[in-house]
Amino acid sequence: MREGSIGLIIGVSIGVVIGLVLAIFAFICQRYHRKRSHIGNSSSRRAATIPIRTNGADSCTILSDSTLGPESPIKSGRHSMPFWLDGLRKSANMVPASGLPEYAYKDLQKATHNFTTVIGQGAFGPVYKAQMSTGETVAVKVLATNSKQGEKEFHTEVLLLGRLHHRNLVNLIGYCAEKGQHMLVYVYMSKGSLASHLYSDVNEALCWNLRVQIALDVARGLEYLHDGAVPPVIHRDIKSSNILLDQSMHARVADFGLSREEMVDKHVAIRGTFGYLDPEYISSGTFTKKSDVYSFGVLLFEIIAGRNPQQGLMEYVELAAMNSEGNVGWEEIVDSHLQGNFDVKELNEVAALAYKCINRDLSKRPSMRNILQVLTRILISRHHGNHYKNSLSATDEVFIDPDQLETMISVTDHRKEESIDSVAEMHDV
Ligand SMILES: Nc1ncnc2c1ncn2[C@@H]1O[C@H](COP(=O)(O)OP(=O)(O)OP(=O)(O)O)[C@@H](O)[C@H]1O
Repeated sequence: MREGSIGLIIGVSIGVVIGLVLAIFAFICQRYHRKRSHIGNSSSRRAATIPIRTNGADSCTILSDSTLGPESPIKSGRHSMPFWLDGLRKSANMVPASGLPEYAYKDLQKATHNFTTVIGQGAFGPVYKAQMSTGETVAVKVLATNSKQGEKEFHTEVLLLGRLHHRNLVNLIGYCAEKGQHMLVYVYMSKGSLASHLYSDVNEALCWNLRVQIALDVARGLEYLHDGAVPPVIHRDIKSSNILLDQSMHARVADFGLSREEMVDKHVAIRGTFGYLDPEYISSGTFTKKSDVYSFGVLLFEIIAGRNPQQGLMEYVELAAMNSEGNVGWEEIVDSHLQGNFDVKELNEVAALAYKCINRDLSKRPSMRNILQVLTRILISRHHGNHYKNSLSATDEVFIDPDQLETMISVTDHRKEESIDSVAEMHDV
């Protein structure tokens, strides 16, 4: 009898243990199945939100050659990773797949001669020139490891820029998240920043035609962010050091460190650069597309005057505008480096546009699309003479397709030799 009850107890215990093991196994299987279907859903959601330019004036969704080329080594096949390892990467705060290639640390280390080829220093860390083994040159921004803001920046930039491609943006072409380091890999802009051309004695002064062309390039990049990207993107830090120039002196908007997808009615801490900041944003705390327009207006005046907004540019502008209401008489603020070589009418048109951008009343500021149209019209006028201009000046809101403009006008004097390359670049990003 005693032996029988011992046997019964042992039997029941074994049964309970087996039952428990089976239950745990079933639970794990169920979680695994749920997780996999979640991954499937979220990746299809991601695909659905990739912006396809449908409503902007200047569309371009083609990936750059760099993105697709051999120097785009996807270091690890993340999607082929076992589920448990995938979970480990997530818990370690790794960057989610963004469609951009992940560069190997050792390749970037080699390409930058062990991180000795510094070309600049930004708020979030140094920038290096990297010569990849395939011959491709890229810029590598290494985020400071102790910067919390840099960490956040990294996640924002990879996710955001992985979806944004335009020939007037400094496109992100990859990233590296290894050995506790976060790096962003960008297209390399060999002629440096617009600021370095406006203020350095080393670089030759920019001629008037090139200044207007650069303004148009920047307007295109911003118009794409505001009206082409889905959802829209506000840059938040438009300034001359964030406008970079390529070998052919085409300008691209850089540094999306402060970019954010549009947030309606949400107040955030004051960000941006003194001198370019919209006074309305400072008083209300709300940053809108029109705040970018304000900064763009300041940038236009900076391009015209060759003066730093942090050193009294806007006071100078307000003085010049006092008697003319901003429409004429802007000759007095023009950069002396131009030595009088500019078209007065064109100057007044560009300055009048800039003055509208800095209007205290947000509703009176033009949109980036309006700005793009006005600059486009100015360039068309330049290349087709006054007769054409007069027929257009009847309306400010005439729509001109910038792609059509590309075929209508040749590039500016400085770029004439590169006009053939420019046509090829129209299809680049
Ligand atoms: N893609 C690039 N190609 C060539 N040079 C670059 C590139 N990106 C950055 N640089 C250089 O590195 C410098 C630092 O760039 P970064 O964007 O980190 O900071 P910043 O815009 O100058 O300053 P902040 O971070 O305060 O806005 C730039 O001024 C530029 O000279």
